[in-house]
Parts: sequence; C-alpha cells; structure tokens
Amino acid sequence: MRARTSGGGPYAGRVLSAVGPPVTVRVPAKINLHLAVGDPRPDGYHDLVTVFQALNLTDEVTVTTVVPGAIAPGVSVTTVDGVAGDDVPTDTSNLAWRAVEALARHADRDPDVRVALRKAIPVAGGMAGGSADAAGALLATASLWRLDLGREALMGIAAEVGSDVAFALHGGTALGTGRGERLVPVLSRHTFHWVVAVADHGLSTPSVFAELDRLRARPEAPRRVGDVEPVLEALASGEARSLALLLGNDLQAAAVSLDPGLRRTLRAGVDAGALAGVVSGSGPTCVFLCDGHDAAVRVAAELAGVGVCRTVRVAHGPVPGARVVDGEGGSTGPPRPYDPGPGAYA
Ligand SMILES: C[C@](O)(CO)[C@H](O)COP(=O)(O)OP(=O)(O)OC[C@H]1O[C@@H](n2ccc(N)nc2=O)[C@H](O)[C@@H]1O
Ligand SMILES: Nc1ncnc2c1ncn2[C@@H]1O[C@H](COP(=O)(O)OP(=O)(O)OP(=O)(O)O)[C@@H](O)[C@H]1O
Repeated sequence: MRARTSGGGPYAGRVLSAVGPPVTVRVPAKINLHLAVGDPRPDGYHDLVTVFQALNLTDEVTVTTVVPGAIAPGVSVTTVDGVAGDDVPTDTSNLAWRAVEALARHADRDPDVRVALRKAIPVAGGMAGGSADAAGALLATASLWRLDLGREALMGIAAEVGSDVAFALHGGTALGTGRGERLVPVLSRHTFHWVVAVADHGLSTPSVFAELDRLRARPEAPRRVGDVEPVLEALASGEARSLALLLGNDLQAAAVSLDPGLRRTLRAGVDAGALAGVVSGSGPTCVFLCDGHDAAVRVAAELAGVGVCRTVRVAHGPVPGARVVDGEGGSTGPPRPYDPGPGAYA
C-alpha cells in the first residue's frame, strides 16, 4: 500500500513509503568497565580507550510510517521503571530523531516516520540512553524502509550521530577507541552481575569532560587509570573478583567533583557487599560488580535501604546490541537487511 499526502504540510504532494507494520527494536544501556580519557583534541573531543559492556536494561524504540491525518512525524516518549523523562526532548533535538534524519539523508528520502520511545534507561545517567534510542531508531527505520545497508554503513551513520551510538548497535563487550566509536569485540566469558544505582538527577556529559580537563590542569591532577590489557584478561577469564580489582574510570574524579554525594553512593555499594563500584561513563549512575545474581539481589536490597540514590536495579551483562523484537508493536516480516551479528559475549 502506498499513501500520497493531500493538502499542505511538509510532505504535500509527495509519495510516501509503503505502509508496512511498525518495527520495534530493543536496545541496551552500556557501562564502561574501563575508561581512559586522553587530552582534549582540537575538535573538542577526547580520545578514549574504553571497554564497554551492554546490560539487560533496555529501551524500546518503535518506528511507524507516517499516515497523513492519522500518524504524524515526530517523537513520543513514555518512561517505565521509575525513569524520570522530563528532560527528554520530543522535538528534532531528540537523538533518535537525529538518527532518523541521518539515515534519511543517507537514503535520500524524507524522514516520514513516527518514533515512539519506551525508556527504562536512566536519562543523563552515563548509560548512553539517548545513544541507545538513536541506535534503536536507526535499526528500526532501516528495517521499516527495507534498506539494503551493510553493517559497516549503519555503524558509520551511528558514529555520525554520537560517540556511543555504534556500541549500542554492537552490544556485547567491546573495546572502543577514537571517540569511543571504533569498536573491536572483546571475549567475555560468563555473565557478570551488576547493581545499578540510579541518581535522582543527571550530569551533562560535556560538563564532566570539561571538569576533568580543569582538574588535570591543577598540580594535584587525578591519577589516570592503568592499562586496558589486564581488564581484557579478566574478562576472558570470566572471574568477577579479578575484574572487580580493575574497574576504572578517568571521568569518575570529575563526576565526583561535580556531585560529591557520589562518594557516599560508591562507599554504600561496597559496604553492602559488592566486590567493587565505579561511576558509569560520565555519571552519575554508579554500578557495582557482585559475586553472582543472588549477591546482586542482596546488595541491591541493602543499597535501596540506605537512601543514597533514586532507584536501584539488578542487571547483568553482556547482552546483545540493538535487535528487532517480535510481538505487539514489532514486526514479523522477512529477514532484515541488517544483521548486527552475534557479538562477542559468551
Ligand atoms: C562518556 C561516554 O559515555 C563514555 O562511553 C561517551 O564518551 C560519551 O558519549 P556521547 O554521550 O555519545 O557523547 P557525544 O554526544 O558524542 O559528545 C557529547 C560531548 O561530550 C564530550 N565528549 C564526548 C566523547 C568524547 N570522546 N570526548 C568528549 O569530549 C564533548 O564535549 C562532546 O561535545
Ligand atoms: N532519546 C533521548 N533520550 C534521553 N535523552 C535524550 C534523548 N535525546 C536527547 N536527549 C538529551 O540528551 C541528554 C543526555 O541524555 P542521555 O540519557 O543520553 O545521557 P547519558 O546517558 O549521560 O549519555 P552518555 O552516557 O552517552 O554520555 C538528556 O538530558 C536529554 O536532554
């Protein structure tokens, strides 16, 4: 079925795409097990060496073809699991919409879709929620439009939209370099169990990078994280206790400097029985590695009682990157042109 617009509006007179069923993609949050930040580059970014892991804390992105008079182009947002979504824009600045526009430019067509976000990933929490939505919107729209895009092309468009978007497509565990957009899969044996402490406010990523530059300009600059190799070895061994000793994030000092209460959160998680805790990315979410699922449930219960954060979640990783899901709102059509591959999680 094809639809043609009538009357005025941005699509007046244009032939719109075939109206197929909506496509829903589930896409994970990320944490950084290791985050080494270099000096600022001339373009304002910082080179990173980071180890990402995707957790089973996911947003869902549903993309529907615009139907004139019935379904308008744009973005809508609902939140679940206590996520505060007031800061999430529903205009063209939403990262998911920017991803649709980037794909539309690439495909030389109009962004004639509606994007519905169902957010469970904390907003401005250092878990790449906006980037996850962008990755989900890219994959869902590419599937809806049945674009014959290879993995490399989609990853390239993802990297244009944001530093963390490519990883949200990739999933699993990966080593990221450059701005974090150049990815190599990392062997990660077994599943790691995490407690996620979500703060009652966000931190702006550019402000945290700027604070790190400021702290580093002082004589008592924060110590930098060590080499990444031992982290890769601990992941390959699957030993949570080995990995716990090696969790490190150069942005942690900056996040704590902007939000000193995080010190208390980090201490509370370890006091509650976690093996170790670290600020996730640019914060303020803190994640705690635990010795198995049962330990994580105990740590989460105790941490929730201390009152140092807004909500506490139990999660595990690695999990796959963005995936088209079947079921209500999803699509059960033929195989999709983009297959993100199995990832490198065991
Ligand atoms: C902190 C991390 O989450 C670690 O994975 C990411 O590096 C942040 O990735 P992101 O939120 O996708 O960041 P972008 O949207 O690309 O950049 C937002 C802003 O963060 C700063 N930024 C980001 C990434 C990077 N490698 N260096 C930076 O300095 C820049 O000021 C940039 O303007
Ligand atoms: N789809 C989206 N979801 C959440 N925030 C969005 C979205 N699109 C744009 N934003 C804006 O981006 C800001 C950062 O949101 P996001 O949740 O991605 O932060 P983050 O998890 O700290 O990111 P990262 O870990 O990649 O640095 C929000 O405060 C909001 O204003």
